[in-house]
Amino acid sequence: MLVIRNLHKQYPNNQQFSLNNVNCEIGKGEIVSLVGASGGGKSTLLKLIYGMLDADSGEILFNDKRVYGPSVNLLPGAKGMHFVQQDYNLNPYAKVYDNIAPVLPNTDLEFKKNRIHEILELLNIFDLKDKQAINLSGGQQQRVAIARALASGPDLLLLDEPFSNLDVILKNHLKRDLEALVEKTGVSILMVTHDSNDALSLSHRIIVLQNGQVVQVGCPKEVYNRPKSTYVARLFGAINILEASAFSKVFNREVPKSGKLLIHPHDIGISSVSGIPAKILKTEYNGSFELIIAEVEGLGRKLQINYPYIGRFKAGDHVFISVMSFAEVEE
Ligand SMILES: Nc1ncnc2c1ncn2[C@@H]1O[C@H](COP(=O)(O)OP(=O)(O)OP(=O)(O)O)[C@@H](O)[C@H]1O
Repeated sequence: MLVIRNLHKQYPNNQQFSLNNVNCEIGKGEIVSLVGASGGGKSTLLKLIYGMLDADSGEILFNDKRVYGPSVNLLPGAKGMHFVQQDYNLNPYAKVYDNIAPVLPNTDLEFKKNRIHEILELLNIFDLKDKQAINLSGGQQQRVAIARALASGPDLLLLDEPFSNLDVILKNHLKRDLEALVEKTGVSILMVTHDSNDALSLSHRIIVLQNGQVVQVGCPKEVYNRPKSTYVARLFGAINILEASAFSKVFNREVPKSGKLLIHPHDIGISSVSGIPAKILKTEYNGSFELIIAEVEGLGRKLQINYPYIGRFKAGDHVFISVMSFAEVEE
């Protein structure tokens, strides 16, 4: 459905950044997240896919047809592709209903009305249908923009930070709705997100961009458990990166002699009876777990540990720790 081959893009007025040899594919009914540090090129890639920018070289194929930038196609957006940008691009003075209506044909007005109502219900904004967009909150405007994109029954939705303005309850609601929609209609979604939890919980695959290059593509478990580099690992929350040599010495475990090891905070256990001696420096309440910062002699780094039993240990306690699992990771 979407195929990107050897895509290059450099902004004429910016020699520091270039999108470099990007290759990827998105299949029907796939949810793919595009993640990476700020300035990595995520929005640039979405704009190229939507035909808002000209690529320097390479090609984008959508449903087997080439997508061109503004030098060929003045109006961006191939048929069947919708882009919900961060500014939502709504008509502020038009009612919610009238912001959505133009994307549907007027050939069957009854169908059109029912379709808009269905989408408004789906996104929990039916009650807002007669309000002007300008009088809505950021989160409500975001849902109107998504509703408009969904109304025409697209094959591919490009979403730039789709949950950024939603509270946790609405976000979870919309995530479940998007999943159901993908299952029901076979629409594909490519979304940019800064929230690693959203990328891990919603995506079938994750594409990681670093300085304009795709550095890893994989399913959420793969990217989380076997990140290609410390850059990728750090995108998915607090982690411990240790020198393999120090770890091997302190924990008496067989690991490669050099290089780095990744240990997730939930892969470290704490006990008051057995393990490697450690001192707790700090505890931080996090709701379902406590983040414990501990020091182990000879390790060269403090450890971050997610501990499920709130309040059992406190700063200053001498405990024992054990590492359940770790992975080699490149710098
Ligand atoms: N129109 C432009 N002209 C010149 N440089 C640009 C332009 N738009 C973006 N850039 C630069 O290109 C690089 C990639 O920007 P882009 O917006 O694609 O990154 P991003 O990964 O989406 O970042 P963020 O997560 O902060 O939104 C950045 O260095 C940015 O400053």
